[in-house]
Amino acid sequence: MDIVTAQEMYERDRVAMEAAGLDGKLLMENAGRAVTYDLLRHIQKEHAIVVLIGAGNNGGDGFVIARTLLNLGYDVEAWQVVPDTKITGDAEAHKKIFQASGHPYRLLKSSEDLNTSLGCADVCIDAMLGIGVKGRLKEPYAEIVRLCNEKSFVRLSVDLPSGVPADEGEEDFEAFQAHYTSIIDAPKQSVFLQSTRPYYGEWSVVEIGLPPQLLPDHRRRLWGAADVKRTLPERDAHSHKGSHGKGLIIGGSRLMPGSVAMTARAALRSGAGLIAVSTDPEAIPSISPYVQEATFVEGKDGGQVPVLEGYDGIAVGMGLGRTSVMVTVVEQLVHEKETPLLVDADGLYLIKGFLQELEKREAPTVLTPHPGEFAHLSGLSIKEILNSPFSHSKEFAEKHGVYLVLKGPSTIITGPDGEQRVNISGNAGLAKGGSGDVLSGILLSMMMQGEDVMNALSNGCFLHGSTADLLVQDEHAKIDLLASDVIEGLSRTFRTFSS
Ligand SMILES: NC(=O)C1=CN([C@@H]2O[C@H](COP(=O)(O)OP(=O)(O)OC[C@H]3O[C@@H](n4cnc5c(N)ncnc54)[C@H](O)[C@@H]3O)[C@@H](O)[C@H]2O)[C@H](O)CC1
Ligand SMILES: [K+]
Repeated sequence: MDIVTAQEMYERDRVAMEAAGLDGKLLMENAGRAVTYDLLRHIQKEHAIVVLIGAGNNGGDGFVIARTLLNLGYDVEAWQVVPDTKITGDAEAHKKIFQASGHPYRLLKSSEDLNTSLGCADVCIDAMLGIGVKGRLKEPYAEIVRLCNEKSFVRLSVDLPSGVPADEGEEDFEAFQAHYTSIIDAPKQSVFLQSTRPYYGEWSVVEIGLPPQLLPDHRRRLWGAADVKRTLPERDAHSHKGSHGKGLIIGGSRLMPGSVAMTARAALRSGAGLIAVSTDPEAIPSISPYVQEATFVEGKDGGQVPVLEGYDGIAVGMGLGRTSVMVTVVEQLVHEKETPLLVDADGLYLIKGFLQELEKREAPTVLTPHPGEFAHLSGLSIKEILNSPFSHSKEFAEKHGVYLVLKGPSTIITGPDGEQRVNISGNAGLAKGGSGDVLSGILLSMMMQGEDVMNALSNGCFLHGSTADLLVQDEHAKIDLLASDVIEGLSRTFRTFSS
């Protein structure tokens, strides 16, 4: 499913109308009807419904929605919150159809009248502003949104909650707080930002007849279950342990043995053929009982850096510590150009000094920072990153020729060519120590079992989050879920998503 900016959405409309001969009024009818049938899940027959209609085509959708609900026998009051002069184009055409269908509408004269009506409503459908919003809400929208947000009725938004910007990068806004949003054709970037995501409430996407094969490829998409099932590698019945990748994991220390142990176990549980661990010898006695299938390797000539050749993937960083000795380890890994390399946790702090070397590596380099680690790597503030995660990720990945997994409630996976995918599986149960170590193990394993790195990373993130989702559905609550539970839960997830 594509993720779009407002501009890209307008472009999709234009292409659909020019190339497929669809016209705006038809698209508005399709959108209004599709949204109506999507919203019916949240509306009871006896509910008193208010539809708030704004000045643009989002308002036009509102006229179609109000008409459709009235045709279905629902109790609807349609409120046009702007003067008639503001209703133009396709929206005006649908207002005429609404009126010609014999339906009345209320014209906002004072907020008191509207407030009385809102006071009697069970459901409020917000068709005031969509992707055309610019800047903070002007009156009367700001006042109306404040009135709605303090009411106890069900708040349903059309395309996006009024006031929420469609694109990343806007931080000054106020918006309608929807319980549920019916998104038209494609989710906008603001669905995936920490600042704007809460205003959508639950959401789903309705199809309105735009021909996917004619639409431009924005190279930014949501990665879902169907994509995983389509791309998860099959295990060949005649395969042997060598055919599913031999991985090396460098990390752990005497005081932090657990993280590298979880990475190793997660990698094996995700199908890696062989895993070798290079760690502080004093940590081995506490790692080995937890992951008996792993072997251990010592540094070359008794030093810290193990032999790096002969592996299908290397992961470094978890529990590594940030001593100068470890800088040498990371430096040698950067210069070993042939093996796919995943860098996480402490490794991300140590690799900062070698960023300009990364694009010279022939094999893929994968960095897996959370926003704080990305701030350190990029020199951006966490606030800047959270405000514009798509563009900052893309700029960094293209500049350094790396794959970047920017972790969060919506994890953005970016390739060195700028392609982006978003994973939204997972839940707050993952916001605990060790989750990142487990993810690194899964990603290393996926990278070694398939040719396409973007698929490997996208599937790994999806499986990690989905395992947490499956676990909190029945066996656990978010509060008690441990990273190690996710490792043990992977087998159920693989059974669910492997064809
Ligand atoms: N294929 C599709 O996606 C379709 C989408 N539809 C709907 O159309 C809207 C986008 O319509 P547009 O007219 O471009 O913009 P809006 O409806 O969001 O309204 C713009 C309107 O609002 C005024 N405005 C802008 N900023 C502010 C502000 N800060 N305060 C107050 N007023 C503001 C501006 O002056 C304009 O008058 C999309 O979201 C879908 O809902 C089509 O219906 C079908 C196809
Ligand atoms: K809206």
